[in-house]
Amino acid sequence: MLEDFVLNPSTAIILISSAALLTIYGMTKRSHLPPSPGWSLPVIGHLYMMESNPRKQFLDWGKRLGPLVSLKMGSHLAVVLYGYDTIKEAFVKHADVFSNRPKTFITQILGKDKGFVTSTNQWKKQRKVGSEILRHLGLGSNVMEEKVQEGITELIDQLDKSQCALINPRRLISLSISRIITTLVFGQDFRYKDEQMAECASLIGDQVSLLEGAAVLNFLPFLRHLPGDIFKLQKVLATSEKLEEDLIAKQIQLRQESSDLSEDFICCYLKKIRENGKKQDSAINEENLVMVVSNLFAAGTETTCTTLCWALLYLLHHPDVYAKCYRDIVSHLGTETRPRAKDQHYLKYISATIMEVQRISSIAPFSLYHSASRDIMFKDYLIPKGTIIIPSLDSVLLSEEVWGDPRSFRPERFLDAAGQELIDKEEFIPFSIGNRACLGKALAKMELFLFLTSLVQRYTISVPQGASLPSLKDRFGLSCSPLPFEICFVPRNSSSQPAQESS
Ligand code: HEM
Repeated sequence: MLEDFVLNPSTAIILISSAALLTIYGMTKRSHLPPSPGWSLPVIGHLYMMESNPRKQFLDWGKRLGPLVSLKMGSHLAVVLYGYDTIKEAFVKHADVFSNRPKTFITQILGKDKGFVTSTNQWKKQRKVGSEILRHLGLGSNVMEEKVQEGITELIDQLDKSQCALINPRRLISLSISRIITTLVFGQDFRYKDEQMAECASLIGDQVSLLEGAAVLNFLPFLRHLPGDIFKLQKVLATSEKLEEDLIAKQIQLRQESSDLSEDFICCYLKKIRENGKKQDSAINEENLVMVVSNLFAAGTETTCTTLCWALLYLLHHPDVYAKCYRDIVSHLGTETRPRAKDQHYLKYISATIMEVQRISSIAPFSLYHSASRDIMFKDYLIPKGTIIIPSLDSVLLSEEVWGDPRSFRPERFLDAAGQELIDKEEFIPFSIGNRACLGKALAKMELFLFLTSLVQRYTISVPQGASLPSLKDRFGLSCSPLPFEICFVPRNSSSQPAQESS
């Protein structure tokens, strides 16, 4: 028996060399970065491989190499996270490591490394104070609902004025949504100053679209020295200065000169500055306030507006869903009663439709970048300190394993068999997860519900007879929006017909 356990020399050699190979393999794997999709070139890294709309390409890389893929983006190392379990493990289980934002050219130059989106640890204080103020101002509550209802009234006024003509709804929706956020930040009085409000809305829009053009400078900052303003950096800087200095800073100054600190975001933040006044190193200061407000504008306007545009487009393509949404509204509210936020409890079909729009349009496919605050071994790979972390929300929201038929628009997937209860699926993460998840989720959900319900209750939407439906293709950007499209809003009680397509 004992002989069975005594190794002969050749078995010993095989065992020892296998053990050595396994150890070496383990060490190399551990000391290795996640796999890359191809060769990294000097200076530009993998940027040469990237398509102008890289969403499909990133999904393919994830399927081939995931759940972690590393990329050299110019001088930065980035790791893409694929799948719900991976993103949750990083952002929830290892939140202490994966919650920072990266230091990039744009966040340093444009964001001045302040506000919510700072690369420093100060984000914690800004988020804590920011969420306290938003809660105090009633984010997601009745007070906030009034502001949203005002935005809807204004949009309906404008749509009625369009008299069923073919219009691109984006500008009108964007104006109404930015009014909500500016009223939240600057107070009720601001909304009466129409010119200022329109200027503010257009500055916010300009800043977001200019930022998209300048995004490449994050990875190849030396390109800013090229002659001419190819990436419109000078324009972005000028727009930001106008927004921050001429508008936000002036509003702060106005409040500082007045002893009456009433109820808007700026006043509440100024009160916090006073409370923190004695602490010299406090991150709660005016410079941060300017950037916090600027972040709220940028994050809180385009995202909601883009989602509403997708909703209209998907409903145009799926008149059966539109009809079911309308039936849901009529059977619970009728045609005259204005929808309120509390109606979300009853209007399950329209709520499921909004979730399906958010899932399929996946407007923030790469969320906002995070970064690793220290070296970490994650899923057997090394992620060095400072690595940019890109969560692929597309890999979750458009996953075949999770949804079965992710490319089909099917609100029913979020309803139980009886169509009575919403199915709350963990993998539904358009606002991301963890302690950097969207700060405005409650407001966004209320806006989406009230805007869409009000529009479906009041209008049918259509394109002129004979015209083809607008494309469902997306335009890649900070938030992925539909290509510009035009539709007619026909009031349900109207005898008017939608405009005919001009020949
Ligand atoms: C449909 C609408 C919206 C979507 C899909 C959306 C989605 C997101 C996502 C994916 C992030 C990044 C989360 C992460 O880094 O893990 C984010 C961050 C953020 N969102 Fe939203 N958002 C929406 C509306 C809003 C609104 C209305 C506001 C303002 C009231 C807002 C304020 C913010 C802020 C301030 C951040 C940065 C938080 C931080 O850095 O800690 N968002 N949002």
